[in-house]
Amino acid sequence: MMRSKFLSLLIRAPSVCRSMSTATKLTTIDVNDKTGIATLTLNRSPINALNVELLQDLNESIKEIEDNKSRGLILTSSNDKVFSAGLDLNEMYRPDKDRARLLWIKLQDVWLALYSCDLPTAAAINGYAPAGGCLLATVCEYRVMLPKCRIGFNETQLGIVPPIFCMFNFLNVLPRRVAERSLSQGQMFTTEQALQIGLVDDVVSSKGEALDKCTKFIDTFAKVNPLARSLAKQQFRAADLQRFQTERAKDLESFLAFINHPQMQEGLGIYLNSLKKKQQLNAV
Ligand SMILES: CC/C=C\C/C=C\C/C=C\C/C=C/C(=O)SCCNC(=O)CCNC(=O)[C@H](O)C(C)(C)COP(=O)(O)OP(=O)(O)OC[C@H]1O[C@@H](n2cnc3c(N)ncnc32)[C@H](O)[C@@H]1OP(=O)(O)O
Repeated sequence: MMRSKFLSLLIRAPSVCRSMSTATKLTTIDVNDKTGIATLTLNRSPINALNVELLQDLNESIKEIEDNKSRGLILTSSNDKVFSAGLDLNEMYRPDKDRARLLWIKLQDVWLALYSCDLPTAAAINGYAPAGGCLLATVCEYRVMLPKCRIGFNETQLGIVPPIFCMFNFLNVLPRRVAERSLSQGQMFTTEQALQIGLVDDVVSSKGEALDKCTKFIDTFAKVNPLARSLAKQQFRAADLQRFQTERAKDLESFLAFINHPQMQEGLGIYLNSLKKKQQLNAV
C-alpha cells in the first residue's frame, strides 16, 4: 500500500529519470521519462549472486515495471565487471531445505516473468555472465555486451545438468547444433566469440553505449501495435511455456534431489573453495 502510494508520487514527479527502487535495493528501477523505458539494475554486492532475496526482488521489480506500463525493460548490473555470477552457490552448498526449494521456485518465477514479459526486453551485459547470469541475459530479446567478459552455461563443467529453461533460451538465440553443443560441453564464450556465434547481438565499449543500444532496440518497436507485438511474442514462446508448466514441479524436485546428492555436495564444496582460493592467491 505504502509502496504504491510512493510509486504514484514518483510517477508524477517531473524528473527525466524517475526511480522506482525497491526498499531493499537489491535491484533498482529507473524509468526514463523521455523514452518510457525502465532500466532494471541488479545490485547485490559483490557479484550479483542470485540468492532467494535477489530473485524475490527481481520478480517484484519485473512486475512493477509491467504494471507501470513502461515501453520496455533493460536489464543490467551495478557492478562494472560482473553482470551476475549466477546462482548463489552458498544457497546450494549444505543447503537449508526450505531456502533451497524457495531458491529454485524464485528462479523459475524470474525466468517465467521475463520469458513471457509483455514488454520488449534487452540485456546490457556489462560484465561476466556465467550460468544463471547467462540465463538472465538470454531470456531477453536482445543482448549487447562489453569486451573482455565471458558468458555461457557452464553447468555441465560443474557436474550440473542445465535445466530446460536454459535450453529454451539458447534455442531462441542460437542454431540448434550450436545450442546443444555449448550446453552439453558447458562452454563459456568470450565477448568476441559470443558475438561471432550470435549469442550477443552487439559489442560496445561502455555501459552507457550498451544502454543506448538497448534503447534503440526497444525503439524499433515504437511503431508496432503493442498488443500485436506482445501476442506475436507469446505465440512464438507458447510451446516452451506450456512445456515449462508441465515440467515445473518435476524440475523443482530434480533440482532438490540433485543438490542433496552427496557427490554434488562434495563437488560444490570444492568449487566454492577454489573460488575463495582464487582471491587468496590474488592477495599474495
Ligand atoms: C532440473 C534441474 C536439475 C538440476 C539442476 C541443478 C542445479 C542448478 C542448475 C542450473 C542453474 C544455474 C546454476 C548456477 O548459476 S551455478 C553458479 C555458477 N557460477 C559460477 O560458476 C561463477 C563463479 N564465479 C566466478 O567465475 C567469478 O566469481 C566471477 C567471474 C563471477 C567474478 O570474478 P571476480 O574476480 O570479480 O570475483 P571473485 O573474487 O571470484 O568472487 C568474489 C566473491 O564471490 C564468491 N563467489 C563467486 N561466485 C559465486 C557464486 N556463484 N555464488 C556464491 N559466491 C560466489 C567468491 O568465492 C568470492 O568470495 P570471497 O572470497 O568470500 O569474497
